[in-house]
Amino acid sequence: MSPNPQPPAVEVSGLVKRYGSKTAVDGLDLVQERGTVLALLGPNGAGKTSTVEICEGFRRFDAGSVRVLGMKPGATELRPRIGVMPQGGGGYPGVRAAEMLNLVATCAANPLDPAWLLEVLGLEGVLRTPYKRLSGGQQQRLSLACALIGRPELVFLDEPTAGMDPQARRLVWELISALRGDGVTVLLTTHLMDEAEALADHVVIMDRGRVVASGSPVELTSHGSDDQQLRFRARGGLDTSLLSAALPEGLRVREASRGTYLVEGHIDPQVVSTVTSWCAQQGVLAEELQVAKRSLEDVFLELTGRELRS
Ligand SMILES: Nc1ncnc2c1ncn2[C@@H]1O[C@H](COP(=O)(O)OP(=O)(O)OP(=O)(O)O)[C@@H](O)[C@H]1O
Repeated sequence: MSPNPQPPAVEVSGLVKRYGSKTAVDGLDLVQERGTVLALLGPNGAGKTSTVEICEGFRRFDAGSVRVLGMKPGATELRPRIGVMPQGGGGYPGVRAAEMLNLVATCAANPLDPAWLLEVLGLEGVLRTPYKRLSGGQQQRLSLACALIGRPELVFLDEPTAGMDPQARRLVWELISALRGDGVTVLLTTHLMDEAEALADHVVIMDRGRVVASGSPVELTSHGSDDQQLRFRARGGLDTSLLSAALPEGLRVREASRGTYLVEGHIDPQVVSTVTSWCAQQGVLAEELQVAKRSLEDVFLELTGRELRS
């Protein structure tokens, strides 16, 4: 064992954040190892931004402990070592794109080349455009550039691809993967499961200020190696124990939310056929029937009884 093990990049324990009578973060625990990408995934209002802003040192908290690179959030020594991309951009309205990035670069000891970073993020065509005239997606990318220009070891990205078109989103995903390849630690928030699935080593699913599940995307979405699910919609309140009895043993059947049914396990053509004929016997039509691997959306639905997007 090393005599001086490095502390985790982020260590949060029993974190509580209240706004008046509203508890936004309710006893949250998480540990992020260095050099990994962690995604805080959850619906609007889950407490993701509050958590990240506390780690960034921008918000006070009511209880618990938070350590960032082994230090208290907001510690002066942390400033040059972390990069922050706040939700919604946060740029100066009248400043031109290239000026803004150059300005931030002058604050860093060993900045990246601003022209290179602007090109990587597809912003070379808007260098002289004032921030307020950039599209939402361009503002987001400029904000990401500002977070990265100082070569931080740890970056906080709050909904980094919100408002971006698919092409820009892809660019940002590639950049985040490249950062990880360079050993940078990335803590991001998102309410997009595909983003979390594509980028994260570790996903923490939050709902109502609490962690409802955490693990790698594979750990979260698989019960076993050949696990799949058949999902269909029909009238709410069907007796799933009857369907279960009609199916081979080992399959799990449940009504995940009203009118949405899941059959999980090894799904073969016979299972699909049994489900549709069982529905026919009940006098209902199985709609939107699909067979797929479990997604993070399914995991969330399973844990909370609600859709992640709602
Ligand atoms: N400054 C504030 N004053 C009062 N309530 C707040 C404040 N900031 C956040 N909240 C409330 O705390 C809860 C958690 O908000 P938070 O922004 O942390 O969640 P989130 O998961 O990041 O959501 P979003 O994806 O919408 O940003 C929400 O109910 C929100 O309305």
